[in-house]
Amino acid sequence: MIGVLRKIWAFAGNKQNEIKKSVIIDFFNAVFYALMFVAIFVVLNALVTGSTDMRVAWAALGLMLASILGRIVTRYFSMLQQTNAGYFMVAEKRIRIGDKLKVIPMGYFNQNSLGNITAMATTILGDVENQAPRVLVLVLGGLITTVVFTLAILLFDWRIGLVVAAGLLVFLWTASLTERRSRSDSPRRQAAQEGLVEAVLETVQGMGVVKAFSLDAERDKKVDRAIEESCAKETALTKALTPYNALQQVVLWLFSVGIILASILFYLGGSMTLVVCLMMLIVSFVVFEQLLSVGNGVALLQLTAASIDRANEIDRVPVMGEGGKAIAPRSFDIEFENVGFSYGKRPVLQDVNFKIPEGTTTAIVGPSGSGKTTICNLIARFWDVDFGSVRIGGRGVREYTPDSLLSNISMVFQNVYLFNDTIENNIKFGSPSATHEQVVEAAKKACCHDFITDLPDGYDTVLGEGGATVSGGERQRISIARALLKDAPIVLLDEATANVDPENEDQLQRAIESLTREKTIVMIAHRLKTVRNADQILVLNGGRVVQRGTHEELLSRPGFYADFVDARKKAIGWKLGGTVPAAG
Ligand SMILES: Nc1ncnc2c1ncn2[C@@H]1O[C@H](COP(=O)(O)OP(=O)(O)OP(=O)(O)O)[C@@H](O)[C@H]1O
Repeated sequence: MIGVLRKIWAFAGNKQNEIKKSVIIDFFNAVFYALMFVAIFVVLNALVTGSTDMRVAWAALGLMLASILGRIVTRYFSMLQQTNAGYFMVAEKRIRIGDKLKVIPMGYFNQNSLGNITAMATTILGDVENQAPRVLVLVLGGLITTVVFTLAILLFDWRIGLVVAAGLLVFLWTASLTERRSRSDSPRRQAAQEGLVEAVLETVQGMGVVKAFSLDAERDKKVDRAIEESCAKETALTKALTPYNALQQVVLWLFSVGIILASILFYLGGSMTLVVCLMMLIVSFVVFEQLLSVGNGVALLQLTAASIDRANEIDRVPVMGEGGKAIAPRSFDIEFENVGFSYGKRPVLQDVNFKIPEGTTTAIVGPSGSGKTTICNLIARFWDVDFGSVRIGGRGVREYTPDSLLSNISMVFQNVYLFNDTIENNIKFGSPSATHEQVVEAAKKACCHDFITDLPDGYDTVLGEGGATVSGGERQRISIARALLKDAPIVLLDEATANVDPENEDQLQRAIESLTREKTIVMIAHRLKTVRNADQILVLNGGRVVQRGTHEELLSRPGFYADFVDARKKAIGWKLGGTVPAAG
């Protein structure tokens, strides 16, 4: 139990003071509670000794009022501290998780689904927010208060005090049994809750596909199963803990009965006065009340610990860029030396070597799945290589901090993610200090100014999550405007013409030209025209660079490139030099 309390305490971080205050205030709450018994004692004493008068009545009334008011005020402030501590300690953790997600390897997102991460940041941390301070105060406050009560009773009558102390010890034993039982079931309940969030999120995100394939019933079943699982685990935990809660209650009742019997026996034996005996009878009903709350707290302890463990898991994920320096590279040459890379256990790139001199254009071509996007991902250090090195300006990408590396790179990919914010802010994403005029200029160059101004709210139009309220082509053009504004010296481009209507294509090509002018460009090329104009073409197949050279050089000899171009021409009608529909 102490280990778990420590864990919650450590999680509270700089909110420990609030929790401390709450425990102290709770202690005073118990003192005010005890005042009620002083009032009862005053009345009983007057009744037994026959010295009843108005002064006694006023004194008792005053004590009662002080007790009630004191308890209301202390409870109010204690709850306030707990809520404050719970909210802020979790808010800080959420911010830390957000910061961490930006610097951990992308592999983490492969192993942990969006549902998983969402559950951690919402339900799991929500549990910690609501439970952690409450559990700490319930358990610590309850134990401290009972110990104080026990000491007070020891002063009244040491023999009854010993009975109460024995009750406390036996209760602690039952509490440790409860805790042990809840330790195994709590993580299972946690996992089921995560599964539920995951199932709901996946269904909502894939709603279009679900509808298109009439899979509503299937998905409903999956969500239903997740709900059933979560419900089953919750019920299992409650069922598992119920006998232990009952045992705690029985133990405390037995000791209460023990106090009553002992008090009566001592009174009948003449070793206890009537007033003390009557007091002990009353006390026997309430002395263990706080311990019942401790019992509830103990059942929640492991649940809270499981939530904290889950939330802390992310702290153990190694970050990228630790030890990196803010480097301003001397040049923007890009170099791959003996690079080998796998996604998990799946090898994707092997022995990749190439050099891209600053200010040149390199086109990467190759069949689907050959590793073209992966090369771009490694330049931006979204992933770390397994072997060899990736260098920019002669320095390994690992030497840079992620910020200083990415400040040199603009990316325009086919899968564009736009944020649930205004178009203006989405374009300003990489350059927050840009003026409205600069945003408009970039939008014009990227051929999106006209469609933006056609929208009722223009640049203030909120795009919806992922950019859901604009078309694929519009999303791409906004992302080009974003890259134009950032004006980074290296541009990684997944030739973004697939979603553009022919009317805009020439303009967009010009936009891409102005984006890429005098830059170091790595382009996943789909159009032969682009490939032909590149300074260097890398032909990838099965994760290896199988050919390298200019268009003319590669076409002049038989090989993969010549076959590839031929096959593509036949398949989708590429025309040398023409403006042709883009190939995926
Ligand atoms: N995040 C990932 N996790 C695991 N495997 C991945 C991941 N991304 C890509 N892969 C796999 O790595 C291989 C190379 O993928 P990559 O996206 O680099 O290919 P590509 O040449 O760009 O393909 P395409 O032309 O279809 O976009 C593929 O087999 C792909 O399935």
